[in-house]
Amino acid sequence: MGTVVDSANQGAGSMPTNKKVTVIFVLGEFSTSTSHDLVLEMAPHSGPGSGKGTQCTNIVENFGYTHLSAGDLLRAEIKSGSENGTMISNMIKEGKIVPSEVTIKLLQRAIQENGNDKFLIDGFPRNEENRAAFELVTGIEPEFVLFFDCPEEEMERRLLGRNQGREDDNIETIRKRFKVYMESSLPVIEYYNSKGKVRKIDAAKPVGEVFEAVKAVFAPADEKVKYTGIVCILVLAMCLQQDDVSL
Ligand SMILES: Nc1ncnc2c1ncn2[C@@H]1O[C@H](COP(=O)(O)OP(=O)(O)OP(=O)(O)O)[C@@H](O)[C@H]1O
Ligand SMILES: O=c1ccn([C@@H]2O[C@H](COP(=O)(O)O)[C@@H](O)[C@H]2O)c(=O)[nH]1
Repeated sequence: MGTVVDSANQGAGSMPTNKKVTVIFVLGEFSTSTSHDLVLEMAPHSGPGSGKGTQCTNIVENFGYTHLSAGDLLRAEIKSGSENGTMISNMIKEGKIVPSEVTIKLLQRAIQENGNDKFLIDGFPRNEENRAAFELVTGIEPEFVLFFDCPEEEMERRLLGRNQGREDDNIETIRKRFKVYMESSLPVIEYYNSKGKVRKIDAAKPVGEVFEAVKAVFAPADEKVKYTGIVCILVLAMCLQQDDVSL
């Protein structure tokens, strides 16, 4: 599907394997007001609780992707007793962004250790530095960015009802995350929007309806992969036939 970057061709610091991967970033935070055009159009209604994780589960089941939640990887790192655990835990409690090298190392390891070649990276990149460092280190550019759009009141209701024991599912941290989003995450969305890579989804609807919209984004891309595969097979068959004739 789409952009498949051979990370082995990306020079120093790239993934130390020849693995070719397709990556889709799944992003969304929330805001209330801003002077940014893009934010007025999109971000006032997109954020934590917009259902990114829920829809990623559906995409995994239907389109064969592997879901990598940057937040989940960081939370697992805390639980593992890593030397970075306390620092990560404090950052999450404050809604702050963990240093790029820590998150990228976790994502890189998860990609390398997984047999799949198609990944949904959920909740990353969170700022321009995350984005630039990820591209530099891994040589991977996303195929597109899936962006979930949901009214703030609904997101707040969902988050406060999520009840998964997350320390940041409280109104105080949610507001801090909002501030961080406005200052840091928005430029990432703008960057990808300027490249025509943002696919906006209305996430305020029930889960099933949201997934119908998600499918509309993924199905054509899936068709493209199948079509490319069929063309390759036909070309190969024609080449083999020509070889037979010349023999
Ligand atoms: N379309 C929906 N309608 C109603 N509730 C939903 C919908 N999608 C998700 N939820 C519920 O809202 C809560 C948050 O969803 P989810 O964890 O998928 O959001 P998220 O965007 O991944 O959040 P975060 O970025 O904070 O991890 C969950 O309890 C989930 O069951
Ligand atoms: O790339 C990332 C992703 C997450 N964080 C920190 O984790 C929390 C929770 O993130 P979720 O995506 O909602 O699971 C986030 O507020 C950040 O503090 C991060 O630093 N970098």
